[in-house]
This record gives sequence, structure tokens and C-alpha cells, in this order.
Amino acid sequence: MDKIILGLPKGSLNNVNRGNTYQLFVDAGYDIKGYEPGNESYEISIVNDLEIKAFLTRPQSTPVELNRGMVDIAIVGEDWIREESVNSDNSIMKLGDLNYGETRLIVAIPNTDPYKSLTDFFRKNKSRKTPILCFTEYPNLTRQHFMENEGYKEVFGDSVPLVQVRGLIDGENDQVQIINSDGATEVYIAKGADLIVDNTQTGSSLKKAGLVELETIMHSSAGLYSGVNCHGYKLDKAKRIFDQLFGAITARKYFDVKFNVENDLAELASEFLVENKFCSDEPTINKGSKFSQINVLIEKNKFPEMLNGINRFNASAIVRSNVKQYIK
Ligand SMILES: Nc1ncnc2c1ncn2[C@@H]1O[C@H](COP(=O)(O)OP(=O)(O)OP(=O)(O)O)[C@@H](O)[C@H]1O
Ligand SMILES: O=P(O)(O)OC[C@H]1O[C@H](OP(=O)(O)OP(=O)(O)O)[C@H](O)[C@@H]1O
Repeated sequence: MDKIILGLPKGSLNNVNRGNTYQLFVDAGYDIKGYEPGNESYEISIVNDLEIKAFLTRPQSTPVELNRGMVDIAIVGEDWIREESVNSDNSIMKLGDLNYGETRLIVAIPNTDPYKSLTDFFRKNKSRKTPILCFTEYPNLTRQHFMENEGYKEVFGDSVPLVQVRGLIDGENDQVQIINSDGATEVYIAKGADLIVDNTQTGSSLKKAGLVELETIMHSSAGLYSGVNCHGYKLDKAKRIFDQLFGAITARKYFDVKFNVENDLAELASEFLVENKFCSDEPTINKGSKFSQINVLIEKNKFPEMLNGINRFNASAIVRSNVKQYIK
């Protein structure tokens, strides 16, 4: 049987301070080699799951690889999937969101500009002689967003903004030019651009460049996606991989807590835990000669409240551990 081919992201989605995909695989129980952040190889091995063959992919190119069947599944930000899908239907399917690598794609301008919105920007630039320049890594989403903007429609109607990707130029409205950037997009404002469209996470890059957000185009986070070749047993396998990864993500929100109460208080303590939803289905009770050990999986943010609550049952030997995997 052919192995399922998995694309793993290079860049921010495998950066210890941003979206540590490597750590996610480790936490999910995969013995993964060649994908350590900052030291990735092009071929990555998952030693304890030989049904998977993994390659490094650049998120920008991942949708193309999924659409052409070069990889069967991949982890990538939704922003790149949408950028690829603007002008055509594709066969990429989202297996599920992984809730990290969260960014927003935004339109930004210099913080000294007077504009209140993109509509305001287009209205106030109606009569200018020079073209409006916008740099971005996401020219398709930018063009779509501009064409849906009230101000753009008022000034330019249905005329399609010009898009330039290196030597390739498309579109008719050369008064609004959207130019492809390969990174460090914020800097284009200092070099003479009017607008940029870029993703932001903490906002520090925008601040450093003296820019402010005008509006949000979309929210993005990392997800597992399948491509044109992912059918039958590969799709089943893909779903199992997603569950295993998502189990590790879910587990990060939980503690595994054990404590002792005297046997005659065990039932009351258990009822208290169920009533307050301080457990998954129900607490597990291990009865000893004098004491019962009670075990619950509890959401981290509920732990302090639970600790207060179990005081009344004279809880002792309270042990709290992190959870590595929780498939609900
Ligand atoms: N600061 C960030 N924090 C978390 N995720 C981010 C951040 N910046 C970008 N991302 C997400 O990571 C994915 C890849 O981003 P991007 O295309 O900017 O490449 P990159 O991570 O900078 O790597 P490269 O060096 O290959 O360009 C996108 O889906 C994006 O939303
Ligand atoms: O809001 P922040 O926390 O500052 O993060 C956002 C920045 O991170 C990414 O850039 P990256 O540093 O990967 O460099 P790049 O622009 O060259 O892609 C992204 O393109 C933004 O510029």
C-alpha cells in the first residue's frame, strides 16, 4: 500500500515562538526526525508510523502541491489555501483546524495617514494623478477585497486592479496596482507604497514600521488539509492523523488530577465534581481500605476553583499532571 504523503510547513509554522508544528507531532506521540525547528531536512521521517512519508513544504506553495497531488495532506495556514482558491475551484478539503499559527490578514497604512477605512482611502484618493501602490504576499485576496470595497466600487466600478507578480502583469485598472512581495512587506511603505496587505500576529512588525491597521481581511490559523489524491484508505489515515494531532492540542487545555478522600466522603466528592463539570464523563474512584483516590481530567482554567471546592472533603495527596493526549 502506498504511504500517505504529508507536507509539513517551513517558516513561522515551525518556529518555537510562533507555531511549533514539530512540538505538536512530538506531543501527539510521533517519533519525528529531521523536522527540528531551524534544522529541518527536506525529507522528514516519522519513525514510529511507517505509513506516513513526510516532506518539508513552504506554506506559499503547499496549496499548489495539494492541488497537483504532490502531497496527499499538509499542514498549512488557511490564508494560503484561500489565496490559491480565489480564482478557481480546487479539490483541497479541510480535515480540521489545529488552532495555532493564528494570524489576521490586514490592510495597513502609515500611522500618520488620515484615513478611517479603506472606503475612505479610495474616496480621498479619487482624483490623484499617480497610481495607488499596494504591496502584499497575497495579491489574489487583496484584489478580491479591493473589488468588494464600497469606496473602490464608487471610484473605479468593476475595473479590475492591476496585479504584478514579478514579470507577470494582469488586470486593467493601472490606477490601483497590487504588487507581489516576497516578505518584509512592511518596509514597502517607507519605500513609497501607499498600502500594504500583510499578516499580523502580535502587531510588533506593524508598530516597528510605523503602520496602523485599516481593516481585517481574514483570520487564519493552521489546519490539516487534504488534496486531490487523498481518497479511500488515505483519507481514513488522514482522519486518524488529524485525531491524533488534535488530541494533543486538546490535551494542552487539561490537567490530570488525583486526590484522596476518606471512603465515606468519596460519593459526595464525586457528586460535587460532576455537578460542577470538574471532570470529563465522571470521576474515576479507586477505593482503598481507608481512603479513595479520585481521578479527574479537568480544564486548566477550572483547576483553582476545583481545588477550593475539594477542601470541604478534606482532600489530601493532591497530584496534578499535564496531559499529553486527549481524544474526546
Ligand atoms: N508571526 C506569525 N505567527 C504565527 N503564524 C504566522 C506568523 N506569520 C505568519 N504566520 C503564518 O505562517 C504561515 C506562513 O507564513 P509566511 O508565508 O509569512 O511565511 P513565513 O512563515 O514567514 O516563512 P517563509 O520564510 O517561508 O516566508 C501563514 O499561514 C501565516 O498566516
Ligand atoms: O505581528 P507580528 O508578531 O510582528 O508577526 C507578523 C509578521 O510575521 C511574519 O513575518 P516574518 O517575521 O515571518 O517575516 P517575513 O515578513 O519576511 O515573512 C508576517 O509576514 C508579519 O510580517
